[in-house]
Amino acid sequence: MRIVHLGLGGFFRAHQAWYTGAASDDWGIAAFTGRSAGLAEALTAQDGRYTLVVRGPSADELQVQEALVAAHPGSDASTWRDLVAAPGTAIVTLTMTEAAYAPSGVVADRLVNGLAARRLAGSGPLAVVSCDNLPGNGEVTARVVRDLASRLDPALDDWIAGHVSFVTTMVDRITPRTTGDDIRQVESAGGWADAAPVVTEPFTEWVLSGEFPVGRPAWENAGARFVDDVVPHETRKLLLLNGGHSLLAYAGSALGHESVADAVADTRCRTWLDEWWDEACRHVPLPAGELTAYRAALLDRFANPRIRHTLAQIAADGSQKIPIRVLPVLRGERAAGRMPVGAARILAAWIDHLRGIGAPVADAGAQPFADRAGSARDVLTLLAPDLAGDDDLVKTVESLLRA
Ligand SMILES: NC(=O)c1ccc[n+]([C@@H]2O[C@H](COP(=O)([O-])OP(=O)(O)OC[C@H]3O[C@@H](n4cnc5c(N)ncnc54)[C@H](O)[C@@H]3O)[C@@H](O)[C@H]2O)c1
Ligand SMILES: O=P(O)(O)OC[C@@H](O)[C@@H](O)[C@H](O)[C@H](O)CO
Repeated sequence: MRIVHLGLGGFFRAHQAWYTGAASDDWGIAAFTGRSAGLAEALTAQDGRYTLVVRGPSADELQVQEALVAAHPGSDASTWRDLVAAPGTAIVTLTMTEAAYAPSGVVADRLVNGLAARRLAGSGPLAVVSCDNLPGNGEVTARVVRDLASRLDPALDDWIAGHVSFVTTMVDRITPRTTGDDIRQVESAGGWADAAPVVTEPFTEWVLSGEFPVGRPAWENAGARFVDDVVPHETRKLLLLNGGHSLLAYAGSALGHESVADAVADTRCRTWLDEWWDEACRHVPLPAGELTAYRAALLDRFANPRIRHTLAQIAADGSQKIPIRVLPVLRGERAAGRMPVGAARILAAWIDHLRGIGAPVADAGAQPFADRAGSARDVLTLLAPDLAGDDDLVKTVESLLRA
């Protein structure tokens, strides 16, 4: 075992664990859940094996994954410290959701704990690889970890500066939450009672930038790309895919749709997606031809009728996602003197959602926005104070509200 992972959700098992298994150079992963013990127990009972259902538009391919060699509950802090401190550990990877990167939040807390143990053990350098949907996820991780470490123990912060490489990544593979139906289908098609299968799409992408001071799996054998600058790839993915998802999650659920595939089958949602993508593409530093091809492929991915990605799952934590997925386009377009109706529509649909329309609100950061949801200007004042005095923008957002 040379990789320790935090956040044993479906995405990690469909993405980083799949790349590690497909690299086939014998790196094992010990993974920790966020909090719960149930998934760790279920995976331990199956020796870390689970079925990855790669679900295409017309057929499934079942692949039993074996890169996970141990699964632990997130509450097991002493095993976490021991494994991060182990001399053989070379990499710590993370999929903990955007909200977990708050200052002094769970990512900072767990990493500072583990890295303090590693320093005490004298186990030397390692790489930390965030695989969450955040722009500059390596830099964000470094910032929250070093802020906390410097407050607790400046000597630890110095050690981190000299020993820990924070790698930045763009990650992509649409992976809905596993359902009871998925478990039953895998049991009948796969021939074993897998308690923890994961369903994912055929498409996968991983772009990384940064140093691995004590090595890494040959993830490139499975298609990962190592680049000097992740920003163009990450901007493309966060604005077009994740921004498109947020549009459908709020505006599509308000029309009564339940999944991404249902929403993109509705011509109104398709028109709104195109409107958003036209605006967003102006802020992605990649050739136009590449973006046109990406949009076409994305529409096919969204339309896959056999992937049931619920709009309610995507709608969660909007207060963390809207600033990342929508504000860069709103700001860029207004600075260029244009009115971005597509971006304003996402904002209006999110305000409607906060008012109780469409997918239910599941967001620990929503309350201050919900308290102001009666007025588009008040929401903007909290979300993006620099845009709150923009009367034309406020009027446009108000004109797009349903309630
Ligand atoms: N699912 C996808 O399609 C996908 C694709 C690309 C990137 N991602 C990234 O991966 C993340 C995880 O996705 P997932 O589908 O595996 O979600 P998930 O809900 O299945 O897993 C998230 C993990 O983080 C833990 N966690 C979150 N907040 C926590 C907290 N405050 N304290 C303790 N534990 C906490 C959860 O317990 C869980 O183990 C996403 O938020 C996103 O940033 C997901
Ligand atoms: O996973 P989240 O909560 O950051 O966002 C929900 C979806 O937009 C996201 O999971 C996408 O499916 C994923 O980023 C595709 O690679």
